[in-house]
Amino acid sequence: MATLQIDSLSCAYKGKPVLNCVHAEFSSGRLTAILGRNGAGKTTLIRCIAGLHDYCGKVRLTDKEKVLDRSHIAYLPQLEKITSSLTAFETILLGLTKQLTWKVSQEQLQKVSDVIRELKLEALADTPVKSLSGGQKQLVFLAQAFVSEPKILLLDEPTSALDIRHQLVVMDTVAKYCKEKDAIALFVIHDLMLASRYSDSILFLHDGKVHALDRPENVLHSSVIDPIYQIESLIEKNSLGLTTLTPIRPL
Ligand SMILES: Nc1ncnc2c1ncn2[C@@H]1O[C@H](COP(=O)(O)OP(=O)(O)OP(=O)(O)O)[C@@H](O)[C@H]1O
Repeated sequence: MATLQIDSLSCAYKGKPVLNCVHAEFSSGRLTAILGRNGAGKTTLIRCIAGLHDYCGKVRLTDKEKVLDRSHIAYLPQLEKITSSLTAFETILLGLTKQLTWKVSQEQLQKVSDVIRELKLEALADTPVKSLSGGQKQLVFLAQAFVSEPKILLLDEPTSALDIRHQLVVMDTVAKYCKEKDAIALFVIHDLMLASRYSDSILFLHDGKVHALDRPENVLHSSVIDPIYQIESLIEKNSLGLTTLTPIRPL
């Protein structure tokens, strides 16, 4: 079983603290949603875990007591402007960079084709990524994150540009991957209903700290949500047993 441990992680931008002594532990086969207000430090936290930002403290990834390096992590950044002329297929293949040599093997090409099929991207495979819509680009970069079969998936707002159907397709795919491969998935998301539906745990970042890290049913209450977001909300279960949140007014 893989474990990701974060101990006393602190981080600042130009001396301005963003994360202050964050502690958390995540285990394989589980999805954790990272929530919090704009600027709470969600992106910074997963960039620290990915090794893309300097921090104090410890980030430790182990599998069956063996320490793993960051090559086992795949990171999907927030949607950004893409100018690359590479096709969707080539872009996904880059997810295998750490394994590629001067020659691309048939097996590596097959891995790319498999993930393209899984995310139903066949029609886009030969299209330059810069010509794709925001949502299509997000799917291509998600495929790039999956293709190396990472032990840890770090996804920064993976559904932000997607229509409702694709939000479900993507989150179903992440959940299936995480359970089948016994991987750890952390996903930053603002949609509390998707977070509730797809996560095993929710981590609320607030004031630079972990405000809560618990099962969705234990944290999705107005008494937790309203002070964090400074809103008045109504949280209910619908007839399907899914949590719904109605924001009533800002406070
Ligand atoms: N490159 C940077 N230089 C200086 N400050 C930064 C930089 N990137 C982020 N920050 C600051 O760090 C804080 C946390 O930013 P971060 O992007 O991690 O927040 P977030 O919770 O992901 O926000 P959002 O929900 O809006 O995406 C913010 O106050 C932000 O202004």
